[in-house]
Amino acid sequence: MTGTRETIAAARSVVVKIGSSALTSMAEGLDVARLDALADAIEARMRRGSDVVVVSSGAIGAGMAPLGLRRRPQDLATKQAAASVGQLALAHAWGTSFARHGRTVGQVLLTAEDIARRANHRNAQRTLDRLRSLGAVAVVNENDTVATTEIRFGDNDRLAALVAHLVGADALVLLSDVDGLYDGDPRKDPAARLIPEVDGPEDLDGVVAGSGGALGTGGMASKLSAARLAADAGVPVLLAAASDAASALAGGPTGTVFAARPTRLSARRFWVRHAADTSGGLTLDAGAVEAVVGRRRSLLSAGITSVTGSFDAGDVVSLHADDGTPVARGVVAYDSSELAGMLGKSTSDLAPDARRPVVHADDLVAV
Ligand SMILES: Nc1ncnc2c1ncn2[C@@H]1O[C@H](COP(=O)(O)OP(=O)(O)O)[C@@H](O)[C@H]1O
Ligand SMILES: N[C@@H](CCC(=O)OP(=O)(O)O)C(=O)O
Repeated sequence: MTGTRETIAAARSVVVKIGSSALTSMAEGLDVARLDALADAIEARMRRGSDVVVVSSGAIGAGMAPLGLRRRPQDLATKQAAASVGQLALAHAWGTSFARHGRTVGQVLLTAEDIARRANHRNAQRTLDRLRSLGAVAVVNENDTVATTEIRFGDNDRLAALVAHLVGADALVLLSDVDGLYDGDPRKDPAARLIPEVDGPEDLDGVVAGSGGALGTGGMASKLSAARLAADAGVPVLLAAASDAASALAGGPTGTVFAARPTRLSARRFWVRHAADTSGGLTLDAGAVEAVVGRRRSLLSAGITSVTGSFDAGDVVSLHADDGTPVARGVVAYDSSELAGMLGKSTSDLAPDARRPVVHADDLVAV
């Protein structure tokens, strides 16, 4: 059996995500020398026959100095202003770096909605695919200036994992200012030890995933959840230092690798679990939680105690236990207004046209 490292080294299609901390510094802003070194490593991988999509953070970090901001902004409006200034510089810098190799760059800015809505999703897919077939490298970032708090991806590790799914990548490489996953934050605990390989959740027992640096967004926790998301999509992940990019992209023994799930979620279940917007929620009694999560059964109206939000048949809703804990997501078969009159009723008490499950087992994924 081929190991995770070998699979990543041989991957035909690779998404490479580079964190703000690896591209920008508080004092200098965008670090062009680091960008050049990264473009060289990516170009070398492309010349060896791989397609690469770049997900680049750093817009906010690159926009701070030109706007006279000394600390990473905390409020949305200032972050967006910094991103609008910084994204221009970032895209230009990537263009200049890759131009040294005669490689053309295309900028792709995405919002969470673009991934959550199937029509937009296909558009983004086509653009990325066409850029690839034309030999250009796509540089993706979140469209920070239009994203509001509610509809943000939240962090670019998650965006990169969703893009890896979108383009059907065979590997995701996360490049940061840290050279892998440690059992504790190495900035705070000098005795923390590097974990070279994560094969499943048991390898994460006792690992403390801390916050990020002054420029980064989600810290290690967001990298771990992105690795889980990629694993569900069947994509193995390598987390390595951006300063080791040449070795990481050439299959060197660096960083931490995360194995993919042996059987990937179907595209539909992946979308329900990770990408779709939820329009409302259903609260389940304990028996229904056990049936849908424990025994993978369809959800019937008898086990639903309340409905929140307003949704239409076909929307994705979130399913909660009675203490509010989210337990699953699924595609609902009824409008919220229809469901109100069905709660707690067993199937035989319902009108013949309301006897199909509220969420069919095929459309339901535990979270
Ligand atoms: N268990 C851990 N292992 C490795 N790094 C960790 C851990 N916990 C916290 N970190 C911190 O996470 C930081 C990387 O996250 P972040 O700053 O968000 O990077 P990026 O800008 O690349 O997304 C590292 O600088 C590191 O100090
Ligand atoms: N879209 C933001 C990046 C957000 C983000 O997730 O940053 P990071 O944790 O450094 O990958 C920007 O370009 O500044």
